[in-house]
Amino acid sequence: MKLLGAIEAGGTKFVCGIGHEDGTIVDRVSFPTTTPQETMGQVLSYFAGQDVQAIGIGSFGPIDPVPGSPTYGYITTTPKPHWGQFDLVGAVGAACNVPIGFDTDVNGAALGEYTWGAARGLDSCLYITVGTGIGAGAVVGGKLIHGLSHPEMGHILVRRHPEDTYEGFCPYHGDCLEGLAAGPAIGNRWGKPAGELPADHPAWEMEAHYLAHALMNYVLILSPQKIVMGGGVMKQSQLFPLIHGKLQELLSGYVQHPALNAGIGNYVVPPQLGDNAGLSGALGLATLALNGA
Ligand SMILES: Nc1ncnc2c1ncn2[C@@H]1O[C@H](COP(=O)(O)OP(=O)(O)OP(=O)(O)O)[C@@H](O)[C@H]1O
Ligand SMILES: [Zn+2]
Repeated sequence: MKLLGAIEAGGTKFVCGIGHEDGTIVDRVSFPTTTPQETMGQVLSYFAGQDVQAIGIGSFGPIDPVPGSPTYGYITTTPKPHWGQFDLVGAVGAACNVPIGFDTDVNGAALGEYTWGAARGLDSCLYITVGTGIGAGAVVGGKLIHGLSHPEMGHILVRRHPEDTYEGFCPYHGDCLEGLAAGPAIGNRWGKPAGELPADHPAWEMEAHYLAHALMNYVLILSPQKIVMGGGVMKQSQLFPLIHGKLQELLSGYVQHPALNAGIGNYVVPPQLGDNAGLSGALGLATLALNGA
């Protein structure tokens, strides 16, 4: 079977792996995200000894995923020091002469769940990560969505919770979804890291309020057949039933589908690929590149 390379390029760490077209991962390593020189040195020496036929990269962003653009393959305006305007695809391509698939980490994760996970057998799905930031990617009609660039569904505007006085931390928009509901917002608002708040803390009702607003917008705009929610904050499994209830309340019966009624528990779900969602997604991007898609 052909060997494929996968890179999950994250703001905290780069996870690299080797796998096959059927989604199996046979090896994985991880390197901290420091400087491009140091991190890419480790990534490229990992792949140097491997006979991969294509490499898929799912990256933190914003990125330029538009083939033919002068900055195609770059991480563009990230506030992360050293990584702004970094030519990620160029760096990998200079060392490995194979087709390279490149997309956002969340489009990759959506592709992984669509191909091998929770949305297998469907035509569409949305993947949202709630971690240090919030991002979402989607497959619609069997294709990953792109446009001018890539969607930025983590920065949408949501209705404020009536009891929330926190100003929001997004450097661009203040109180966009990411500014109000990513992990650091929870920590700032309640004065304690999100992971240390008890399961019955009011933080989770407020968090579910914001996430349900986001999902309502995604349902209305994209009508995805499955919504997969991952990232560190979603480790709080009590969020799922809270989000299910609030999403139903917000939709208020307007969109009629069994998935939004009795089926809601099976409609908004955790990643079936678990912590492999990102790496599997990159493997999916490698498969697309291998097949010239
Ligand atoms: N068990 C937990 N419960 C609640 N929040 C958590 C938990 N574990 C981590 N977090 C929060 O999630 C955030 C980290 O997210 P994640 O683990 O997805 O890492 P990340 O890869 O850095 O995020 P991103 O995908 O945005 O780059 C932190 O803000 C942290 O407080
Ligand atoms: Zn924002």
